[in-house]
Parts: sequence; structure tokens; C-alpha cells
Amino acid sequence: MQDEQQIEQQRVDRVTAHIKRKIETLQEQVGDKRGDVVEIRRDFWDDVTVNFEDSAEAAETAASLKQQAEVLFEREHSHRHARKQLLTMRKLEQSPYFGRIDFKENGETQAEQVYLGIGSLLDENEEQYLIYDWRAPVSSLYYDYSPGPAQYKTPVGTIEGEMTLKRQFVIRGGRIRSMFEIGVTIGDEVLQEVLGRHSDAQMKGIVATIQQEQNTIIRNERARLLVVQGAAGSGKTSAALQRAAYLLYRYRGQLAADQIVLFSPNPMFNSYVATVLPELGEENMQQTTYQHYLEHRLGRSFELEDPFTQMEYTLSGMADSQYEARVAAIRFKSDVPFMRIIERYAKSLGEAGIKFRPIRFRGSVLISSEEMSRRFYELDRTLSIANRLKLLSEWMLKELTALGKLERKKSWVEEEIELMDKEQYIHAYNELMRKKGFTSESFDDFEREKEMLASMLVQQKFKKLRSSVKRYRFLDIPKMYRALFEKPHWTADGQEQLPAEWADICTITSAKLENGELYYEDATPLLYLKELLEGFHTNTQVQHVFIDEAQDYSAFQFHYLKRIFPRAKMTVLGDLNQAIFAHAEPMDSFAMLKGLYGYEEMETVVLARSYRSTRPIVEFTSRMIPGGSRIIPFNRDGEQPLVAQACSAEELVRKVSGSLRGWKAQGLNALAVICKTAAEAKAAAGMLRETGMEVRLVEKETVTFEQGIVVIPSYLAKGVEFDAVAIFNASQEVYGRESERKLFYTACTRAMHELHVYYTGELTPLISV
Ligand SMILES: Nc1ncnc2c1ncn2[C@@H]1O[C@H](COP(=O)(O)OP(=O)(O)OP(=O)(O)O)[C@@H](O)[C@H]1O
Repeated sequence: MQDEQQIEQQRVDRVTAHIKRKIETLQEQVGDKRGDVVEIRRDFWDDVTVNFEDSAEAAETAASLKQQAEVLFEREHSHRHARKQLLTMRKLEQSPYFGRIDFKENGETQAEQVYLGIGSLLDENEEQYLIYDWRAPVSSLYYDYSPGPAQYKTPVGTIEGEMTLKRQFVIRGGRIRSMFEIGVTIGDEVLQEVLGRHSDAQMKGIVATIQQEQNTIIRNERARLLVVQGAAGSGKTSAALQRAAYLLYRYRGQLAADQIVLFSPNPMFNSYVATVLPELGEENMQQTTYQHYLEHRLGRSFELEDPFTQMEYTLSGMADSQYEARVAAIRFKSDVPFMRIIERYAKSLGEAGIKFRPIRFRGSVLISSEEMSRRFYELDRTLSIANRLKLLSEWMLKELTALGKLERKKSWVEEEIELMDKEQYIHAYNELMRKKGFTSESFDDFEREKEMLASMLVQQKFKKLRSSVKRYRFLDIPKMYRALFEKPHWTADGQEQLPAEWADICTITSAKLENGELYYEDATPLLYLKELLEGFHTNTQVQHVFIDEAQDYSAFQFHYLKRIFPRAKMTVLGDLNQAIFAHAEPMDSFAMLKGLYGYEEMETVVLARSYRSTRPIVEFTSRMIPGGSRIIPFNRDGEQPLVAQACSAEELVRKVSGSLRGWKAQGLNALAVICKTAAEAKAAAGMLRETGMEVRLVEKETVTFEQGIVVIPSYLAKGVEFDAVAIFNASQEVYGRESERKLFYTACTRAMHELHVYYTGELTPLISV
């Protein structure tokens, strides 16, 4: 092996020398291309002939503009491309590859040596690959097989043959640190080393150690809906990010990063994963949260509750007399039967019941709701509601034009013209000259001038009205949504069972809406109703939607997402044991997703191995949940989790800060004190600061994930991980309810190397020691 290592090192040296030369060439190219771009941008208008005198000249101008823009686009593109290559080469210079396989294709006499790295590299003659990109078809052999018969898929068919060697390298700074011959699961030694490292506040890429079952997720191209059910720390998020990188490579030229959307659990999570794709030489996909999407779609029409406020209520609002009704409401409004009710209701609105808002101007009604209603229901009923609304809005726009003409004669117009100050007047004059091509002579005519100013003034004032008509603001969606909770006539055929708490649900929903506020659980149904009426605002550009922490989405939300991204393939990643929202509590499988697409379009992958935490931590946390014995810990040793009682709040704080200091002394960087709620986190942060600890309080608005000590509410720790975790207070009082099991489990599974669980009074029954 020693000789082998020398031979391999010589190859590394050759390849690195080649990379260095490439870097030099690329540096020059990047500089030249940037120069080109700067020059074209600077001289853009010099090379364009601008002339709008007649239509022929104008067309020529447009063509010349287009041509110049194309040249610029092409240069920018090639500059970006060269820069991207340069970045990849710089990474390869340090560590050109991490794996090698020798593969003899059936019918061939010699095995080909395939070296895998984070990007590909051709030799000087551009004929042979010195390094294959980890996403190339042949590279999948490395992740899927041990030496022996093996095959891989290419876009033109399956290639069969025999793998005669599989080797893993650790190369740093151009030197081979270690190399191993390996079996199917990629080097436990390397994985041990990687997983044993301390966190650096950013999620890491895992390309050198992707496991076989993770590879099936990454490379899946067939499924319309890919469901990944994986234990805590099993690499769901990691697999999702590598999958995005894979898709960008596999479909390069057809798929751009902004055609992939990732729905994350909270804004901080976005910052946590933000470096993975750029590290792999790809641009980041679009990242959003469901809440952010809702806010974007609902605009500022409501004070929208966020999911974390809802969560705080379900965790701490037990004393509220409406608590039971609210929880029942959350469940009911998140499920498919309610969605069906809304669909039937929307359909019935095609016959009667649409609530219109009158168009008002200066205190009087221009178009009344009765008029709108009459016109709407006079339209051909075989047309869809959306089409009829379109016709109605067209009529309304015409009507506004006619009404605008009448408006010009009114006295307020004359008064406003008289009150115009000089600047306004000059501005209006210039505007009119520009728009209508008036000359100063024609503007001399006083009557005409007044008329023009009046028309301009009215037009300005009506602009808002017209735009609100175009946006269908004349539909009173909240009122219609509210009507669902007033007269449940649409359930009369008894298809859907209403919950026992229905009367209370109606009361609390109406009261909230009346205040111009919206509960989180009402947002999706209300939007759904709105879009059923107005037509769906679909996004057909997006080709892949990733939903992380999918167990936190309701069936209703999934249906909605499917509708707004009709062309996209969905990758849904979740762990039912971490389902922390009230609507998800009864859910025991992702079975509800089956209704989303057909069976044949759905594939499920189960990830049972957990990589994040040491074996003692995984064994400890697995005992908290049903079916926990099925979770396979990766065999990494560490301290047993500590469960310790404190006699008072003061002692609790002392103990927690003791743990934190100890961990810091050991060199651990990312430390978390996990509390149940935001209120507990705030109090804990205050008390810890009093002991001289420097801690950062994470709140729902926090957008950056940083190293150091954080104090964080349990539900915001979703998806992220820390070197060491202290559970602030795992007492019976804090985590006493069965419904908090998954939340508690989520909190404990955030720990990579160390877990300390403190409590006062009685210990939570959720731990079985
Ligand atoms: N194949 C792998 N090689 C190296 N590290 C891995 C691998 N798979 C997962 N990991 C590591 O395990 C940890 C957990 O991964 P990740 O966060 O993707 O899991 P998850 O299933 O999304 O977890 P959770 O549901 O608990 O949030 C991360 O530190 C990740 O880097």
C-alpha cells in the first residue's frame, strides 16, 4: 500500500500541476472577460443608433438595442462561466478527488480508472477525464456498489461491468493524508472523522461520504413526488441539498438554480444551509418559508399570525377557555375535508353569494356591489367563476373610464386645478407636452388647457381605482370566508363531519377576522378560496420544489403547494417523530401524500441510520419515541447523556452555565441551551447573562445562524445542530404532556457530541431512563 500511495501521490502531483496551469489561464480569461463586460456596459449607447422619428427608424433602434444587449449578455455569461470554473479549480487544487473506482465495462479488456471530485477536469488534450464530477453517471458506481459486478445508468442506457477497485482518499493541500480500500458503505474511518468534527455553524457538503440510500434520493429522476422519511440526523437535509446540486448538473442548460425552490422551517435555517451549494460550485436555489410565501400572497390585507405564535399558544395557552376549540380548529382547518368544503362553497358561489365591495370615490359610490352582483350573475353561468370575474372587471374598467369623463366636470376638479402650485402646474404641463406632443402654442388655449389638466388629474386619482379593479380588490374574500363560519348550509348534504367544537370554532374565527387578523391555520384555506374564485396564481417556471421538515405541513398545505407549482416535481423530507404542530399530532404516516399524485408517481425512501449524534445520544433519544429501536446509530462513541436535577432555579442556571463552560474549555464551538418556549428562552438567556455568560437569544425573527452559545426555543432549533446541547428544564411541569413528546425529542436530537438534560422538581415522564 505504501508503494501504491506513492504512485497515487505522483498522480495527485501531476493533476495538481495541471490544475495550477488551468488556474493561471482561467485567471487571465476572467480578467479579459470582465474587461469586455465593463467596456460594453460603458460604451453601450455608443454602438446603438437611437432614432424614434418614424416607425421604421424606431424598429431599427429596437433591433440595434437588442443586438447590443445580446452581445452584453453573451459576454456576461461567459465571464460568469469562467469565474465559476476558476472557483472549482481552486477547490480542486486543495483536494482534487476523494475516491477512485476501477471499472471494466463488459466487452472491454481494460478497466478504466475513475477518480471522483467535486468538479470534473479534462487532461491537456481535453480527451481524458483526470477527474469526474461526483454527479457524472459513472460516479454513481462509487456510491452504489462494492467491488464486483456493477452497473450504472446513463441517459442512453445502462452500462454493465465489473468494479475491480474502490478506494477512498483524504487529500488536503495537495497531499494524500490517507487512503483506504473500501466496501459498499463508504469508509467508516472517514465518516468517523467527518462526523467527529466540531460544527462551524454552517451545514457541510457530504459528497465524499454519501451513503447508498442517500444516493438513491440524490439521483432520483423518475418520481413526481419523492418522499423521504428519515430519522433525526439521518441526512435528509443533506441529501436534499446534494440532490439540488445533482439536478443542476444533470440538467445543466435546462434547469437554473432559481427554478428550484426550497421551503425551510424558519429564516435562520436558510442561513444555516446557504453555503452548501456554493461550496459545490452551484448557485443557491430559491429559499423561502411557507409563512413568507403566505405573506407575499396575502399582501398587507391582514395581520397574519405566524406559525410560531400559533405554536406558543398551543404550548402555553392551556388556561384559555377557548383552548380546546382553538386546537380543534387548527386540526380541522388543516385537513382535506375542510378543503373539500371550501371547494363546494366556492362552486356554490358561482350561483349566488359572492360578496362585492363597492367602488367608492370621494365618499360616494361609483359602482355599487348590487350592480356588480347583478352583472356578474347575468353572465353565462357555464363560464368559470374566474372567467366571469375577468369579464366583470373589464366592464368595470370601461365603466370607470366613462365615469372619469363625468368626474372632470365636477367642481372639486376645478378647485384642485386652481390650488395647484407652480411646481405642480409646470410638472403637469411638461407631462402633457411629453404625452400628447403638444406645443406651447396649443397649450395657450385656456379652455383646452383646463380640460387637459382636469383629465390628467382625474386620471391620476382613478389610477388607484383601476389598479384595484385589476387586482380584484372588489371581491370581499374575508367576508366570504367568514360566511363559512356563519351559515354552514354548504355542509347540509352531510358529506363532511364537523367537529364537536364547531360552534366555538365559528365564534373564535369570526372574532379574529372581524379584527382584520388572521390565524395561521386560516391563511391557507382563505388563500385557497381566493384562488378558486380568481384563478390560481400558478408558478410554471419552477421545476423542483423541496419541502424540508415536511411533517410540519398540513395536508391542506400540501394540496395548495401542488396547485401553485403544477409543473414541479416535489421532494418531501420529514420525520414524523418530529411533528411538532398541533395539526400534525394525529398523523402517523405520510399516507395523506398518496392522494396528492397517483401511486405510480410517488416513491418513498426510508433513512434509518442516524449520523448526527454519537451512539450514546442516539440510543438515549431513540427510547423517547415509539419505533425508536428501528433507528440505527452510526457507531461513533461519546459521553453518555447526562440527566441531572437541580434543587432550585438558581442551581439550574449554575449547572447549565457549568456545562457550557466545560464544553467551551473542551473546544466545542456551537453550543445551545434549548428551552421549550420563547418566554422560557428569554428568561433563561437573562439568567445566564447574569452569571457572566455571553449568550445569544434566538427569536423567530433571527435570520443568521452563528457560532457561540445560543439560547433557543425548541421549535426554532428544527433542522439545525449543535456540538453540545443543554436542555434547560426537562421537568414534569415543562414537558409533562404526551403531546410534547415529539417537541422534546426534536430538542434532544439537535446534539452532535454532548447532551446534558437538566430539570427541577420531577423529571419529565418522556425520558425513560
Ligand atoms: N453521508 C454523510 N456523510 C457525512 N455526514 C453526513 C452524512 N449524512 C448526514 N451527515 C451529517 O449528519 C448530520 C445530520 O444531517 P441532516 O441535518 O441532513 O439530517 P436530517 O435528517 O435533516 O436531520 P433532522 O431531521 O434531525 O433535522 C449533519 O451534520 C450531516 O452533515
